[in-house]
Order: sequence, then structure tokens, then C-alpha cells
Amino acid sequence: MIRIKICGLQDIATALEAAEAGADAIGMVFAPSKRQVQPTIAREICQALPPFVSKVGVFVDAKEGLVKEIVAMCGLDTLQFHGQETADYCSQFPQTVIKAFQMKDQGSLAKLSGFRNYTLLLDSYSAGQMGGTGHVFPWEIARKVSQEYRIILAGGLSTDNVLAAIRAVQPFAVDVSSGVESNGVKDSKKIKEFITTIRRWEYHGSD
Ligand SMILES: O=C(O)c1ccccc1NCC(=O)[C@H](O)[C@H](O)COP(=O)(O)O
Repeated sequence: MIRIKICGLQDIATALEAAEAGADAIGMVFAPSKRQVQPTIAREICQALPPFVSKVGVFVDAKEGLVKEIVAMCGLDTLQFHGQETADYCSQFPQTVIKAFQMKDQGSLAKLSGFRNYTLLLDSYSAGQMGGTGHVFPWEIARKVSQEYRIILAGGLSTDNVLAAIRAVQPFAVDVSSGVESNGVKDSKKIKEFITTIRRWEYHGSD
């Protein structure tokens, strides 16, 4: 079963709707972004979520003390690092770690080898943007490594292309942000459609 992460949640109601629709993980962005959430709000989201839904904090080159403070405050169980964080940096946290990499071309794969023990999120490269770009990258790059690493496929996914992406890459999980938004705001209907499309295909084998 493909795990599904919905990223960039900023309010309790939409996070609960995503969980109710069957999301396995909810991402909250603590880095500078139009989706950045204040830790006080993230804490309320985490407290409201039902059990067995992962609470993922997204960071970009944050000071370790700040990450630990936010983890303690919100009760995050998973950390997603989107910057130049090293394997040593990642290994100091007892939480589950996802290391994100931006895929520009085949050369981007060279950076992965130091992170064999981690789940890797493969995202699109876009100059000056660390995530949430809404752009797709060439999936054949991800396919090359999805047998060797536990891969979360991200970057420009939506209801329209997610099944093709899953067939092409065979990832452990998929991650979506822009593709379930309307006018830059998370859209519960789109979130539900995204999740239902994947589950229907898994259970009935139809698009
Ligand atoms: O979403 C952001 O604004 C963001 C900003 C800085 C670092 C990471 C960010 N998002 C991380 C995610 O996991 C996104 O879901 C992922 O990049 C895919 O986004 P999209 O292409 O919009 O589906």
C-alpha cells in the first residue's frame, strides 16, 4: 500500500479532513514559506490529529536547538529536512527522519549515497525554492533508485498525474502540496480526490 503524505497544512480543520480522508502523514512547514505555520498552531494541529497519523515537521537548515524546541512543543514524530543537512546532523534526532533532495538531473543522485539509512524524499529542483514548487521532475531519475532506497516521490503531483507517477517510480510513498490547493490554499475536496484516486486504484485496479 502506497503511503500518502499531505504537506503544508496550516489549520486544524483541513488537517483533520485530510486525516479523515485517509492521509498517512500530515506535513507542517516551519521554514520560511507561504505555507509556514507557527509552532503554536502546529501544536494544536498535532493535538487534534487522531492516532496513527504521522506528524511531520518540515525544516530547511534549521539550528538543531530550534528543531528540538519545536519537536518538544508540538509532539512531532517525524522530521523532514529540505536543506543541506548532513547525515550527522540528521542522526542526532531520535525521531524518524526523511531527507529531501531536489532532483535536477542524473547528477543529483550522487548526493544520496551518504543517506542509505534514511527514507529519501525526491522533489523537484527550482532555483531559490526549497520545496512546494508544484513542478514535476523527470521520474526516470527516481525510478533508478527506488529499488535501492525507500523513496517518497514529490514534486508537482496531483490527482491527474499521481497514478502515472506511481506506475513509473514505484515509490514507498507520495507527497503532495500545491496539487491539492486552490488559489494557494489547501482544498479539502482536492485532498480527498487525491487520496481516493490512489486507494481506488490499489483496491480495484482502475483509474
Ligand atoms: O511546501 C513548501 O512551501 C516548502 C517550503 C520549503 C521547504 C519544503 C516545503 N515543502 C515540502 C514538501 O514536502 C512539499 O510537499 C514538496 O516539496 C512537494 O511540493 P509540491 O510540488 O507543491 O507538491
